[in-house]
Amino acid sequence: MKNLTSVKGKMEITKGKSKVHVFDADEALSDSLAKYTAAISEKFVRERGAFSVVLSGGYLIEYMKKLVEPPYVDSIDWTKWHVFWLDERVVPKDHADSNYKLAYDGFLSKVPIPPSQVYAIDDKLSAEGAADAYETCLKQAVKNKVVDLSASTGFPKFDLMLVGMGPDGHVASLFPGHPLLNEKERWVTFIKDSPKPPPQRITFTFPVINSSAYIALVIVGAKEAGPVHRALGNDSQSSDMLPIQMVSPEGETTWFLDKEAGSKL
Ligand SMILES: O=C1O[C@H](COP(=O)(O)O)[C@@H](O)[C@H](O)[C@H]1O
Repeated sequence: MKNLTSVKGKMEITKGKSKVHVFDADEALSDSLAKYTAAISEKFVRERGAFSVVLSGGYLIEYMKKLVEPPYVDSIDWTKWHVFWLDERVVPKDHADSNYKLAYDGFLSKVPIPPSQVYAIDDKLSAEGAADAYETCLKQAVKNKVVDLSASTGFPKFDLMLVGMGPDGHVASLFPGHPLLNEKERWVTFIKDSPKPPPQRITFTFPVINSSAYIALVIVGAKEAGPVHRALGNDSQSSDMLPIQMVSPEGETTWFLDKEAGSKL
């Protein structure tokens, strides 16, 4: 591991294009994530008059809590935010498993993002139908210049993706060993046999994830330490790469880890 620095309550590591922050306290992690998100929002609003941001489900939303508190909540131009989902469960929007509901309850209901700029899936459709409809929605967002298009990959280039990880090393609804890891054409696809319930989901594909300008990986918990260590070690040659190891964007990756998730670094 290269370039290790340590300040009170936080360790910082630089590895290639990646910055890794390991926090002793959840409050510090949440505050740092809010500061980082606010700075990237400010940059894109200034440069292109819009900010396209992608949310995951899981514990990410809990760690976004400082963003809806002063000083960040008052400094961000929420009217320029366009919110998308990295993956979504094929359930009604008011269902306990819905990533939309999780984000609405913990984040969206607390900030003045115009509802027309919140791009939830159509929960009346099948998994196939919802993936097709969400891909069409992304194509329209690219056409309207809400989302950039990567000149090098031809896939949408989101300004920021906020990405969580499960203890098995999955990101989005892309699970270890699943054929969807190799999808190279689609922007959005579907899964009907998710090993983590609920089984039916839609998900962004790796070409879209890896076209992002910025990715924040927000990972907490002792069970996550093994996959984090594999991803940040020198294991990129093994044939059974974990999904987290396949996150390799055009832009910058910043890791926000708690001390348990970073315990093997
Ligand atoms: O099922 C999902 O899992 C991952 C990780 O979730 P967590 O509960 O371990 O934080 C999440 O990022 C994804 O959006 C979600 O659908």
